[in-house]
This record gives sequence, structure tokens and C-alpha cells, in this order.
Amino acid sequence: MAKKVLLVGCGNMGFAMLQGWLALQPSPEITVVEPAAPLRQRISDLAVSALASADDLAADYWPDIVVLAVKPQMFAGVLPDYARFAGPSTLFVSIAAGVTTATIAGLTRADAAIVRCMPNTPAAIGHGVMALYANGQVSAEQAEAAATLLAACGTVVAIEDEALMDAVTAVSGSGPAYVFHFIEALSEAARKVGLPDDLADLMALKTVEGAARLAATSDDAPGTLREKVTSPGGTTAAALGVLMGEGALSTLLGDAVEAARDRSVELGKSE
Ligand SMILES: NC(=O)C1=CN([C@@H]2O[C@H](COP(=O)(O)OP(=O)(O)OC[C@H]3O[C@@H](n4cnc5c(N)ncnc54)[C@H](OP(=O)(O)O)[C@@H]3O)[C@@H](O)[C@H]2O)C=CC1
Ligand SMILES: O=C(O)[C@@H]1CCC=N1
Repeated sequence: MAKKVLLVGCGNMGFAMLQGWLALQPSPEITVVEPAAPLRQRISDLAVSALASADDLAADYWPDIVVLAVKPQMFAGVLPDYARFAGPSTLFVSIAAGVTTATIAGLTRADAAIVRCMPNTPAAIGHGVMALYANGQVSAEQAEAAATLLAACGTVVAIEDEALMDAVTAVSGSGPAYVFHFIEALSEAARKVGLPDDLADLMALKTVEGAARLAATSDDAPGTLREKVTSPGGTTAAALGVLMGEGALSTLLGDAVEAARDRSVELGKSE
């Protein structure tokens, strides 16, 4: 029987996941609660039911899975509207940065079955990577249902230690933004050395896309692939002298990921 999935919040990440779910066969029965009218319109355009508030759910509606995709700061205000569903028959899946399963249980029911998931926006095209942590109340059947739902959005990785979710958030949850910024920065650098705007954008994007695809499909490690680009005394060596000199890029990325990890921990404490 098709699962009933209730998606609460359909902004950037919720909508990305919804798009991934549309490829599922058999398709789940999806209902979305999203207060913003323009966002509801784009959900309706996909022939998915979109409601403005939890009050609009039918009295006899009962979901198998509730996916919480609102901002971490909204959990305390939003969860009481859905707490009635908490219990053995309904799985809560939260994609919020920082918010722990203990916090969600505190806002719903002590024995709520909860999966924490950290997705990323490439989920929209089935190329996300999703880490999952299940609390002790999640049944094997519920864990499988969550994995099936999320696999429609990309690669699913189970995690045993919830504390790792903050680091995962900093690497893969926020990570697409780092890569998009790298594309922006490469394009800007291309302009500075004289390429016209459209050529700069195309070269930057296609270089990142091609390199990522090669890294994903090659038997070589990324470091070996880098060495294969780098002719001794050539152009790449000149550039890497800047990027890798005194670990410049590694230090910068290390600091960036630490800042994101620390913010995730903070968001968890503020709930
Ligand atoms: N963006 C990303 O790449 C990722 C985000 N996440 C997590 O996903 C969650 C959502 O982030 P993101 O999509 O970026 O944020 P958005 O602000 O884009 O989406 C949240 C949506 O929830 C809506 N909302 C507000 N109140 C309610 C309510 N009571 N019921 C239902 N919906 C409501 C908001 O509407 P309105 O704007 O009108 O308030 C908004 O459209 C966060 O917890 C974040 O940590 C996780 C991984 C990646
Ligand atoms: O920026 C954020 O807080 C969310 C979590 C991971 C990606 N976006």
C-alpha cells in the first residue's frame, strides 16, 4: 500500500526533496503544508496537494511519515500542530540542522519514532546525499520506508552516532553552497584574465561538472586525478602553488566547515 507522506514546509530543501519523490514508484500519497501562497502554487503545479496550515488537514487524515522541513528556529512553534501523530504508527523525519531527536521527542511524544536526515539540494535531481540517524523507537519497517523515500533523492547513508550529524551538515548539507561559490569564483577569475562573461560562466561550470563526474567514475583518487592534470613546471603547478601553498585552500575550507559545524551545534542548543 502506498505510504501517506506529510511534508511540513516546502521551501528550498522541502521542494527539492518533493521533486525527487515524484520519481518514486509506487508513488506515495503526498500532502504538503506550506503557508506561503506562491510556494503552494508551485506544489499544486506538480499535482501535489498543498494546504496552508495544519488546520486544513482532514479530521481523519493520518500520515505514515511526517517530514519536517521548516527552519530549526520554528520547531517549537510548529511541532505542537503535529504532535498528535506521534506514536508507533507514524514516523517523524526531520531534516533540520542541529535539532536533535531528543528535542523532537520533547516537542511531540517521549516515545516518538524519529529519523534525522541531512539532505542537500541536489536531491531535486536525484543527486543528493542524505545521512540518516534513527532513534531507538524506529521500527525496521519504518527505517526501510524512510530509506526508500529518501533514496529517490540520491545516495542514503545510515549513521549510528547522532553527534556526527552536525559535521555531516557542515560537509554535505551546506556543501553544495561551497561548490556553487567555487563556480562563481572561478568564473570571476576567468573574467579577470580576459574571458567574456558567457565564456567565463560556461568554462567554470563545465569544468566543475566534468571534474566531479570524472572523480565520481574514475578508479583514481582525487589526488591522483589532480596529479594527472599537473605537468611538472606547467600551468597547473603554478596555480596549485597558490591554492596549496601553506595549505591555503585546505585551511580556508577547514575553517569554513568548522564554522558550519559549530553553528549546527548552536542551532540545536537554541531549541
Ligand atoms: N536549504 C538547504 O540546502 C538545506 C536545508 N536543510 C534544512 O531544511 C529546513 C528548511 O530549510 P530551507 O528549505 O532552506 O528553508 P526555507 O525557509 O526555504 O523553507 C522553510 C519553509 O517552511 C515554511 N513554513 C514556515 N512556517 C511553517 C509552518 N507552520 N508549517 C509549514 N511550513 C512552514 C516557510 O514559509 P515562510 O517562508 O512563509 O515562513 C518556508 O517556505 C531547515 O531546517 C534546514 O536546516 C537541510 C539541508 C539542506
Ligand atoms: O544553512 C543551513 O542552515 C541549512 C542546513 C544545511 C544547508 N542549509
